[in-house]
Amino acid sequence: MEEVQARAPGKIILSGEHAVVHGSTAVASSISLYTYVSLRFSTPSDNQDLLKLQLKDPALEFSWPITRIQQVLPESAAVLSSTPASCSVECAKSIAALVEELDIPEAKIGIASGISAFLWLYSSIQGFKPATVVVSSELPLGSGLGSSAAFCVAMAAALLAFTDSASLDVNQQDWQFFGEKELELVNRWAFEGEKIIHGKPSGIDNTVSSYGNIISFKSGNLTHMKSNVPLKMLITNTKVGRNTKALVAGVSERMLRHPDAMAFVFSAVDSISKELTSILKSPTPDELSVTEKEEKIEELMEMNQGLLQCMGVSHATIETVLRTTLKYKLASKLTGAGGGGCVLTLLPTLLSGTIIDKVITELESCGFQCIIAEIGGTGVEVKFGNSSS
Ligand SMILES: Nc1ncnc2c1ncn2[C@@H]1O[C@H](COP(=O)(O)OP(=O)(O)O)[C@@H](O)[C@H]1O
Ligand SMILES: C[C@@](O)(CCOP(=O)(O)O)CC(=O)O
Ligand SMILES: [Mg+2]
Repeated sequence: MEEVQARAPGKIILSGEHAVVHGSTAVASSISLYTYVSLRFSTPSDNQDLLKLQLKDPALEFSWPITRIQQVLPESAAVLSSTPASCSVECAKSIAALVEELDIPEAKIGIASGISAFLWLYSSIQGFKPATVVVSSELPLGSGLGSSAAFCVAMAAALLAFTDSASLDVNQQDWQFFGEKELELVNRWAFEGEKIIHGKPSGIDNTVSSYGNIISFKSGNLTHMKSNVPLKMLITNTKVGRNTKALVAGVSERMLRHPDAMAFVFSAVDSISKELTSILKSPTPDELSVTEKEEKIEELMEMNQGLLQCMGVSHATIETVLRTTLKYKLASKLTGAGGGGCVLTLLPTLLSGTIIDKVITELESCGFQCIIAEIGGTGVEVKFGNSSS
């Protein structure tokens, strides 16, 4: 049976969110929380000419007759899966009309952009084949941990896994990686999906989700990094929902209103990310001990947070997390688009477990959710065969 599962990690941005959209350097790391996409093509015995999408997290299920998709996106099948293409304005309108027919409950309307990205990726890469696609995620959606990118990367990986160029071993039942060229293709398609969800993404989220580990990223170019500082971050989810597209657009509008001032803000962020990169890369032990490096990283995080405030993307709940962690002399910054969502707090190597427990208890008493995840694991992987095996 033609069935494949793909998983792609979420991410944290250590420095440079938003400014990276405007050409500054940013540093990001994958985290050990994944989005899973399973794809099963229908067989003649299924007797169904439907494309089905099951979204486990918002617990929603959709299906479209293949003929309906063909009607709305007639030119999609002509797109070559080996040449990632952007969804045209015309096409975006057709997809929006298809998604509007779904009657998504108002409380879950954010999911509409994810469904649009799915329809674009599916029809562009696989054309009009009936199939069932199931998506589940360990990531909180819309919280700054890159769920949109993990969704697009896992989706692109599952859709590309069966194409001739994928050069994967379909008989192997373990998780496997794409080759270099194919991984680049997955990343480029995922970027096209992120464009539909974010409007104007920098590409850092899909890139770190595809490749994993810690990366330094500037204007579409990534540098892989091996950190010599054992980074441990507490992730606090304020649980205030927000939408990356609107926040990114808000920063661009501020830039149009104050181009000179904002250019300095972005340039300061660039310097912070470059300094962070060099601290993480510098061998340990060198002239700086791990503690000295951690103190520098904490200061850079504080400075970056101040600049994110200048961009207008902080939030009252983020300020509460900052104040709470500062009581324990811990530095924090928002991660991702801000406006709510998640905050990072550096947990220095020598910090006692008792203090960590106290901070977590205090943050959770404010109604926040604390997450500890491994930093810098592998990127996207695929596995053939039955997803339940
Ligand atoms: N598992 C998922 N299932 C369906 N849609 C998803 C999933 N993960 C992400 N999305 C889409 O991505 C959107 C969230 O993206 P975004 O606002 O960029 O926040 P973030 O990427 O920080 O989680 C969701 O509203 C939805 O449209
Ligand atoms: C704000 C930004 O820098 C990161 C957005 O991350 P997230 O969608 O909030 O996880 C946007 C981007 O780089 O595309
Ligand atoms: Mg996102």
